[in-house]
Amino acid sequence: MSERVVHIRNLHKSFGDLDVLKGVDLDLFREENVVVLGRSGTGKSVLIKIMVGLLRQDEGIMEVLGREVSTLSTKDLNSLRLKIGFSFQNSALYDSMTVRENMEFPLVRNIKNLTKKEITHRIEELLDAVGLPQTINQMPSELSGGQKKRIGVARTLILNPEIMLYDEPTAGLDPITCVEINNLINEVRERYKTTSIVITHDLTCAKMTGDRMAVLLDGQFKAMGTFDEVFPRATDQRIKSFYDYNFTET
Ligand SMILES: Nc1ncnc2c1ncn2[C@@H]1O[C@H](COP(=O)(O)OP(=O)(O)OP(=O)(O)O)[C@@H](O)[C@H]1O
Repeated sequence: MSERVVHIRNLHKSFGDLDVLKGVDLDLFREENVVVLGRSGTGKSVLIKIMVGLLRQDEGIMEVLGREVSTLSTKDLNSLRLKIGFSFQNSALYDSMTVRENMEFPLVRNIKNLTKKEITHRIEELLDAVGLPQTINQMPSELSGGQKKRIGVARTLILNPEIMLYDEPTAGLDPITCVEINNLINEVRERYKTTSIVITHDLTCAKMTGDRMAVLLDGQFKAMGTFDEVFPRATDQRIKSFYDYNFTET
């Protein structure tokens, strides 16, 4: 069996009277892609924030790469965060910087003593990996939505993360570009041996990228399994409606 990278057990989180996470369990194994699905406000972001130590659980276990996140010192938390690449929904590129500068920024901030040549080599390698070497001197405003996402992924990969978190990677893209981004997520896994959590509302993305689906309902993962185990024959009306909304039977 492959190595367990994330171990979540009986995780609870409330805000005042609002119980958001009510006993979440999940294990994520090395080089696995798990898709987390759930309607708006079900607690997907809260779960991710606990994973990277931005929020602390009220109860339960959140172990990432063998360490309980809530007990880490600031120094250990910072080094854990470097192993987790967060690919934001809006790509989070700095508009006033070129693609090269956007990619250089996290690199020089986090890794000291790199030579100019090493920096350029790393940037070029990752732009190649996402199929956009020609954009190196362009501004984000000159790129399409799909290209921005690719650069965002390349920038996230520049620190060699072990875990990738993709937050709605296909939101706002046309169907063909969505397929390209889904392929990219799979290529990144192949090439960089990353373990990924993909948060999405898009079932095509879920089907293409996910080894397993985890559906967050009422503060817990109610359904867990491959796409075919979870969706086509779902009996829970809420899971079924997810499927029906995305795939209209013809
Ligand atoms: N720091 C906070 N303080 C109070 N309430 C919060 C806080 N963070 C999140 N919440 C609440 O927790 C619930 C879950 O929020 P969360 O952002 O995790 O939803 P989500 O599943 O990521 O939604 P979306 O798909 O819209 O991004 C919401 O009701 C939100 O208002």
